[in-house]
Amino acid sequence: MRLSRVIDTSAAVAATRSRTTKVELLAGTLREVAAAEPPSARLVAVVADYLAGTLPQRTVGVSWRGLRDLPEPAPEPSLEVLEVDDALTRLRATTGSGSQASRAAAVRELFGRATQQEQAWLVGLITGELRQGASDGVLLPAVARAADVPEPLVRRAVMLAGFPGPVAAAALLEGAAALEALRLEVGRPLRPMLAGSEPDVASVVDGTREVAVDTKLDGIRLQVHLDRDAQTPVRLFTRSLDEITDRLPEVVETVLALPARTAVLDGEVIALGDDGRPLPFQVTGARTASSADPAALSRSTPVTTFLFDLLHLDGRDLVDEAAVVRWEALAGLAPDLVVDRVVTDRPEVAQEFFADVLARGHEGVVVKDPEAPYAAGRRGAGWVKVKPRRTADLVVLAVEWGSGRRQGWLSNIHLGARDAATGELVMVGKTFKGMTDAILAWQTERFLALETAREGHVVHVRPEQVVEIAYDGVQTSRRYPGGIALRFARVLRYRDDKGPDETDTLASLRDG
Ligand SMILES: Nc1ncnc2c1ncn2[C@@H]1O[C@H](COP(=O)(O)OP(=O)(O)OP(=O)(O)O)[C@@H](O)[C@H]1O
Repeated sequence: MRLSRVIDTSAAVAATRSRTTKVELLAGTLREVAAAEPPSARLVAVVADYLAGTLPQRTVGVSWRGLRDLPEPAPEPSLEVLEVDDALTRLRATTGSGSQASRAAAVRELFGRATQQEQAWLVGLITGELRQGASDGVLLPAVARAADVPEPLVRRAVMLAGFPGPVAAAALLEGAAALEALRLEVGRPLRPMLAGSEPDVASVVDGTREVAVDTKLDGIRLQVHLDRDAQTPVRLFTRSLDEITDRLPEVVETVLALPARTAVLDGEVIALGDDGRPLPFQVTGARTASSADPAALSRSTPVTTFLFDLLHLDGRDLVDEAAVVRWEALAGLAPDLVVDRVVTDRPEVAQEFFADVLARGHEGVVVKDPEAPYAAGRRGAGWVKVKPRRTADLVVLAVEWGSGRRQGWLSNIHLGARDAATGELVMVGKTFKGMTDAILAWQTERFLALETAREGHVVHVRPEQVVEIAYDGVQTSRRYPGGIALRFARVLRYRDDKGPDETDTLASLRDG
């Protein structure tokens, strides 16, 4: 299959807002690739990954900089999907051992054969900035439809396999039986279970049933695979399934001390101060982002391992067991590493625990259903997080034209707070979260009316519109002039009852 075929489908999927049409378009291309002669599981898997906007290689170690000076594009499309996949695999191989020159040559060779549209798409794919990949919400139903297998089976297989590519290949070329036969494999990351969210503890702990209330640590999610017979006995994966084993030697050591031959564990690692209180999130974040020597970092800023789930132990898969069964097994295996939790059906006990967790400097709680199996991929009622919500009133300074589904709409807004000392408005973050279609339509019109200047896709506006934002906290920032940035800002509503001089200040944000 030609790469241009995949890109065309991908563009058509991004261009329509109808979910049904998206699923049909994707299913059509998947059927087509499954019918290729001779049938190729690898081809199906790569096409499915490309439709999702992801690299089968996960990363090829080339950044924006390495893609700056591209050769003249080819006039006609000729690239085949598997050729591209081979080229990217070779490119990846040059990053470890090869020289800069051989990498540049590999980039030139591939991009010289790509049309302009293919070049742009490949840059997006390689840098992870491709905005038009199909989400699970449409890709998995499309796989189910094209293969004529039940969608829950596809979902479960993707949870266990981690990525949709190989699951699409199994579904399309071998059918339902191949999906049913798929098992958790120690050493292969699976999709992490995610939490739903509620504004307060009372909404989840209502006195009708017993739940576990877990401390929610603001660190890094870690999936731990232990297999003493493997060449690398301990492997660590992030929430997005990137392997970071080499970065956290002290975690590897902790896991090696557990009394198990094989295990798959779920948890969080976090840097704590001498007083046992969590250090700011960036300190933990820097441990996985930094390219400095991991051994030195593990001495200067060690992270502590906390565990909250056990998915496999010594040959036994536990994903389908009720949570209580998994917790008991975890308590038997690693009693000292289990995250602090209380099991209760009493709202006041849960409330008190929540208050205590916050007083100890943590982020909030995750309320867990003792009967729920480990279900990845979807945010459900099995886990519900509760965090104290902070809100602020800020001024919109500029807004960016949207892409993909938001093409033609002004989407990402730049948020400003007042610096009380100078009276100036200072940018503290951006967000495109929390916007309904109605808000998008309204703000597009509103901000075009306030437009003062344009710079690329950024429209600068008169700073008049106040917006109420919810956010999870502030972090120090070198990018923004006020030195702080909001974490996870999302729009609650536009406020016309406040003027720009009544908004939050840098100081009020800093003090929470
Ligand atoms: N005890 C815990 N149980 C489950 N998750 C926990 C716990 N402590 C911390 N976490 C973190 O909270 C996250 C659960 O929330 P969610 O599934 O919404 O992930 P998220 O989108 O990364 O959210 P957030 O940014 O709020 O952490 C997990 O990914 C994990 O990193």
